[in-house]
Amino acid sequence: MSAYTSSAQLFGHATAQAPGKVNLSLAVGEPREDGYHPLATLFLAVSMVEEVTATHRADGLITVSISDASSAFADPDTIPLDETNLAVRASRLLRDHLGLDAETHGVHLEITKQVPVAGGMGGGSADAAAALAACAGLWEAGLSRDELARIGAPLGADVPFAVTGGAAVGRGVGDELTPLLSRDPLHLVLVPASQGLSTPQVYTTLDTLRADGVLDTPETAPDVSPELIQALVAGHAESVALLMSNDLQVPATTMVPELSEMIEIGMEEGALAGQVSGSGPTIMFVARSAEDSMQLAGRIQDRTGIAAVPVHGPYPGARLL
Ligand SMILES: C[C@](O)(CO)[C@H](O)COP(=O)(O)OP(=O)(O)OC[C@H]1O[C@@H](n2ccc(N)nc2=O)[C@H](O)[C@@H]1O
Ligand SMILES: Nc1ncnc2c1ncn2[C@@H]1O[C@H](COP(=O)(O)OP(=O)(O)OP(=O)(O)O)[C@@H](O)[C@H]1O
Repeated sequence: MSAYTSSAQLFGHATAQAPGKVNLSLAVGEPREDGYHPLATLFLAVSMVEEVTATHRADGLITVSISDASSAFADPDTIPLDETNLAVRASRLLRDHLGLDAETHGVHLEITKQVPVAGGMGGGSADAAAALAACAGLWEAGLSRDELARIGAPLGADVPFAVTGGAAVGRGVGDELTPLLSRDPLHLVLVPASQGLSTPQVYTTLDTLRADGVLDTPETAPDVSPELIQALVAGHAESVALLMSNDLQVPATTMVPELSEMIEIGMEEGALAGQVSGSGPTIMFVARSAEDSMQLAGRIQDRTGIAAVPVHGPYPGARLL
């Protein structure tokens, strides 16, 4: 063993964490030829995280398991445990990028999920981001956060933000990020649903509602309100609540009408605002403070029997523990 053998090599494992996200605003344009929609969004990473432990495998295989899945809402059994798993794909991409020998540089990935599956919070993207960080640690890649975000981008539009975390404006398909500083945390309550929603189907429903004239087709390119950015940066929850928006809200509530009822309930219980996160069905409510978020979560839970979770953001992006 050389004097320079690192702890990751010595112990053969590394653990990393990456956050789920909400979209405080999400403006969606007309679909491009590849089916993706141009968008402008205000991302906020929140204190609901995915953890991935990468353990060296000398046989070159990349395998995955999910532990403690009971804490993940929606059905964790729907997550593939084969080579299509986003964490597995992320590790393979990184191994190829580093030019490591695929015969000897295998890894087992153990995912501990908190973020709801197919919940509109980028849970799979966070798994990919945490896997990238854990494997970068295990293989001592010496890559910057920006490089990891670039390597992960082909895996999904939300992956770069799960790597960088914090708060950011996302453009392009959500992968062109402008990070923001913010003063005080925003406190939210998340209400996951028992069934996930398919992101492509929610985007397709938006297209249909626009084609049918139920929703207006935007005449200008999608953008993020500068006032909303200012409100977030200043930590002004009341103004964030007033200015929030999501073009996928109507499609998501058209597909699952109970979501509108849940938003009503949260508002009756004192939330400043409520809307679906990303493509839904997770609903986020804005609270006035940390204490208010805990009380609001308790009231929603008492009234509906559904576990409501107080969280805060911005939260750091993918990092080794
Ligand atoms: C809804 C959001 O979470 C908002 O941040 C994202 O736009 C979705 O990001 P994601 O789940 O990482 O998306 P991907 O896995 O890249 O794409 C899944 C599918 O969603 C649709 N999709 C996604 C992103 C985008 N800007 N336009 C789209 O139309 C496409 O049909 C795509 O095939
Ligand atoms: N490690 C993974 N964790 C979760 N889903 C995965 C994973 N690997 C592949 N998937 C697939 O990705 C799909 C989307 O899951 P995910 O939890 O990321 O949805 P989401 O949070 O709605 O995504 P987004 O908010 O980015 O649209 C799942 O239905 C699942 O089949």
